[in-house]
Order: sequence, then C-alpha cells, then structure tokens
Amino acid sequence: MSTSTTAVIDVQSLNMKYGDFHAVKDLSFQVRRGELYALLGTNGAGKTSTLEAVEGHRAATSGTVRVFGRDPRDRGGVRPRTGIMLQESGFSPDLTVRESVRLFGTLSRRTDRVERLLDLVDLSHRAGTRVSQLSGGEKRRLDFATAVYGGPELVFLDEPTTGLDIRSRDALWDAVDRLREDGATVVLTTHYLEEAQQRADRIGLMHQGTLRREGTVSELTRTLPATVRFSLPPSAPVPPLPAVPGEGGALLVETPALQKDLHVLLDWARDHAVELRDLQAGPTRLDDVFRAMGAE
Ligand SMILES: Nc1ncnc2c1ncn2[C@@H]1O[C@H](COP(=O)(O)OP(=O)(O)OP(=O)(O)O)[C@@H](O)[C@H]1O
Repeated sequence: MSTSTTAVIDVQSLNMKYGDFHAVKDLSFQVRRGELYALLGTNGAGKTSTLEAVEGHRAATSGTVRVFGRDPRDRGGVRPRTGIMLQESGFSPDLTVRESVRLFGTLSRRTDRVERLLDLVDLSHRAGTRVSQLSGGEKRRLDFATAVYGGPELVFLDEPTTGLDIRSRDALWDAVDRLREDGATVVLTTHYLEEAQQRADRIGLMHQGTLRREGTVSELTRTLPATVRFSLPPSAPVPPLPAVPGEGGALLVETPALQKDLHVLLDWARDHAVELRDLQAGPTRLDDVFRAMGAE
C-alpha cells in the first residue's frame, strides 16, 4: 500500500453555494495516489457538497476540481477509473442482485466477474433475490460490490459501513485493503471515527464549510492531551501528578506526555505500595479532536 505524491484529486479554493447559503468556503485539499483519505466533519459541514463536486455530480460555484488531472464532469476520462458508493443506493427494486451488479458493472465500462463480486460481499446466496427484498445491510453490501466492480483506481466510500454488522464490516474493510494493495486510492466519509482513526493515511476535518484540520491521526491528536484514569484506596498518599476528580470517584490526569507521566505514576505506586485501581491510559482520540473543533 504505497502512496506517492502524485495528486489523484486536487481541489483548489472550492466554493459551493445554494442560493445565498455558502455551504463550502474556499476549500483546498489534495488526495495522493494510493492514499486512504478520510473527509470527516460535523453534520452539515459540507462534506457531501464537496464530494458531489469531486465526483462530478454538482458544478462548483467557483474554484477548481481536478481528478486524474481532468474536470470530473469529463465522464469519459474520469468515470471508468472511478467507483462510487453513495449514501443512498439507486438500484431498481425490481432487479435481482445479480442483474443489479451486471447493470452497474456495464455502466462502469470496466470488466469483472459478477460471481466474484457476489462472493466478495457474501451475497452469492441472494443472487436471484429482488433488491426490494434485501435487508438494509445487504443493500449496503450490494452498493459496495457495484462500486468496486472491475477494480477502479479511485473509490469513493460514503458512510460505507452504516447498518453493517461486525462481520460484514470486517469483510468490507478486507476488500478495501485488497483494492489498496492493487494501488487504489480511497476517499472515505464516515461518522464512525474509530474506523477513520484505524484506517486513514490522512484525515481532513470540516466544520461549517471549511477545512479546520488536516493531517495523519498522530498529527491531529498530538495537539491535545491524553488522559490517565485510576482510583486510589482511601489511605493512599497524594499522587505525584495533578489529578482532578472524575466519575465514580476516579481521578483523571491530563497529560501531553503520556508515556513519561505513566512511568512517574507507576513508579510512585510501586514505591508507596499503592494499588492503582481500574487504571486506564487513553491516548487522545479523534473524538476528542472533533469535540474541540466543534467547540471553536
Ligand atoms: N440542495 C441544497 N439546497 C440548499 N442547501 C443545501 C443543499 N444541500 C446541502 N445544503 C446545505 O449545505 C450545508 C452542507 O450540507 P452537506 O450535505 O454538504 O453537509 P455534510 O457535511 O455532508 O453533512 P452530514 O454529515 O449531515 O451529511 C448544510 O447546511 C445543508 O443544509
């Protein structure tokens, strides 16, 4: 899964307006070849509007968007290289699962085997079932199968795991890993922050139409303190680090240097024969960065 500095997506000073409402404001970002880039944000931040411009579904009010160096509305040049899993599927309810994959596959102008895709998303046993009779999770898996038909170079995954059980999620991410091993570039949006935290090479965080933060997970989280949580027996001496009371009698220590302060605490506990009950050391999570951004 190597990434290069070549930009597959290049967005410069993008503005999207709906009438007087300015939904995306002067947004610039790039997605490099082979990268998994997660575009995350609060509700109404402008992610869908941005992706619609990048996918060529909606014209920008101003600014430039290039995908593979071309205008994304150049359907002949961009569409055959791109797979899109939208939030809302556009399948005809009367078609069967097999027919849907075949139809969308033909539209993609790529080649693949329908049976391979059904197997990939564990829908082989539902091949002859009409789309109207699928469960929400099965429809989502069908969406994914049509998006990755023929191994596109660039895949957009818009909330791909919403409604999927844990086994289907794991299978979907395994399939994404295999696409990436073949060099695919992936753009992800999700409200499941832990998925982005685990999988994204880089993350862009949007809020109220602008890109507020961008970087790797460690670049984004290193600006906020980590938390150590523990409880002490009533007779324990005063701990060596400034601690504030938390829920259920726990003590919380916020630290910008988790490893160092954890050492201090553990050495102190050993030297004083103190039991640190329910000890938890939580690194800063993307959720914390998100909350901090929402409060700005
Ligand atoms: N067709 C439209 N007409 C008017 N306003 C719109 C339209 N589409 C989106 N908006 C507004 O633009 C803003 C950005 O919407 P967008 O759907 O891009 O956000 P989002 O980040 O995808 O949100 P969510 O996480 O809630 O899906 C919102 O305030 C939304 O109400």
